[in-house]
Amino acid sequence: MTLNPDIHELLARARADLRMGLPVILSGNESAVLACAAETLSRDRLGDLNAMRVAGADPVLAITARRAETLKVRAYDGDLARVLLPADADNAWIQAVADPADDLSNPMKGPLQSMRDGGADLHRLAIALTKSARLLPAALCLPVAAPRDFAASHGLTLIDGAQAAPLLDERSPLHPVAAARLPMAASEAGRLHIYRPEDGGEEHYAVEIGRPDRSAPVLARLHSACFTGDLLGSLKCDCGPQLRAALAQMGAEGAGVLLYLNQEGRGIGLVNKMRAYSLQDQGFDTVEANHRLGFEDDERDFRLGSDILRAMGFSSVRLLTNNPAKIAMMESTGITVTERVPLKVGETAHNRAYLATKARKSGHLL
Ligand SMILES: Nc1nc2c(ncn2[C@@H]2O[C@H](COP(=O)(O)OP(=O)(O)OP(=O)(O)O)[C@@H](O)[C@H]2O)c(=O)[nH]1
Ligand SMILES: [Zn+2]
Repeated sequence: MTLNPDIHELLARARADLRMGLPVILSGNESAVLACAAETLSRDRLGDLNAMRVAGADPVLAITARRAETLKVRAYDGDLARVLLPADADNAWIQAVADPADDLSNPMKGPLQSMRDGGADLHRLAIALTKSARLLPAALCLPVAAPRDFAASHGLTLIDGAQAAPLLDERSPLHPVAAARLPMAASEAGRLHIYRPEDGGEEHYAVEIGRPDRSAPVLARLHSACFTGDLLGSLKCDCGPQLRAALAQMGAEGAGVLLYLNQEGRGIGLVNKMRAYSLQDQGFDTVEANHRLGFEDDERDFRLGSDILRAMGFSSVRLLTNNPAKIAMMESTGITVTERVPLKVGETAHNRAYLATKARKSGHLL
């Protein structure tokens, strides 16, 4: 019997550590690195790390190939680049490489050199952890010897890279934790169910309207959280009107299920979405802004939508969406989409270009 945390719990702990600015230790077969999220690395901690550095153990800043493209850095590792730190690199240098906010006003960050030799698996893991912590996808990585002793003596979380890597593409099982009746404007016969993942991550919600027949296709929507659109009535996107129209249609039909998935900003989190909006104010479109930050166009994992539908007893849907990726995911995870129900509401002068970009670059159906 042991009370030791398993790899899932260690990964959850590592995410929390990185968000606080604490380093984590990632160990591989032949090497190990100390990894810090670029975004939360404090001046003091960088000073401590520099003081601890041993000769030959040079730090690198791991960034995604998307960010590297903007910075004109060679990504020798395919999906990422390990940027070498100049001798005088300080916090401002690290922030400027990680964060595109000042790219236009301060374009000369380089020329930046990236590492070609050695493995990048641990750096890839570090970036994946910063992404899942909803931080900028950039990590300062410093080689360490004797990782187990190092982690123990500094009280740091130690992650075994070989155990962690296959889990990064997995999603944590979700369990229903509470549900209650919720009369709503769209329907008095509403019920809100909360699902909680095992890994300490964000909860997701299912709004059930009426008592949909489990043996027939249910009118369903996978709605990704959009604080600005859903709550503030932002005119930059169509989320708020889509949310209300979907609920209204379910109310009118007397049955349906709306999954409210906490995947703010297409999975990059609200902080990064606001960074993307700020880049959009500089003239970049929604896809370019994600790429300059180092993200893919869409970082969501829609499969958790089918996990919840299945847990609720549904196996086929009439899906309210304009996004073919949602339909493809449903089909690939064994939920039949018998019909796509278009959801075209909320076009404004402010979001016309955004919707056109989604149609042109992300394949959204018009
Ligand atoms: N990164 C980023 N996310 C955005 C932006 N505008 C809106 N979002 C997010 O995009 C998501 C919108 O998701 P959905 O409503 O599921 O829309 P969709 O993928 O277009 O699919 P359908 O509405 O089903 O057609 C929400 O998570 C928003 O927060 C943006 O400019 N950048
Ligand atoms: Zn929105």
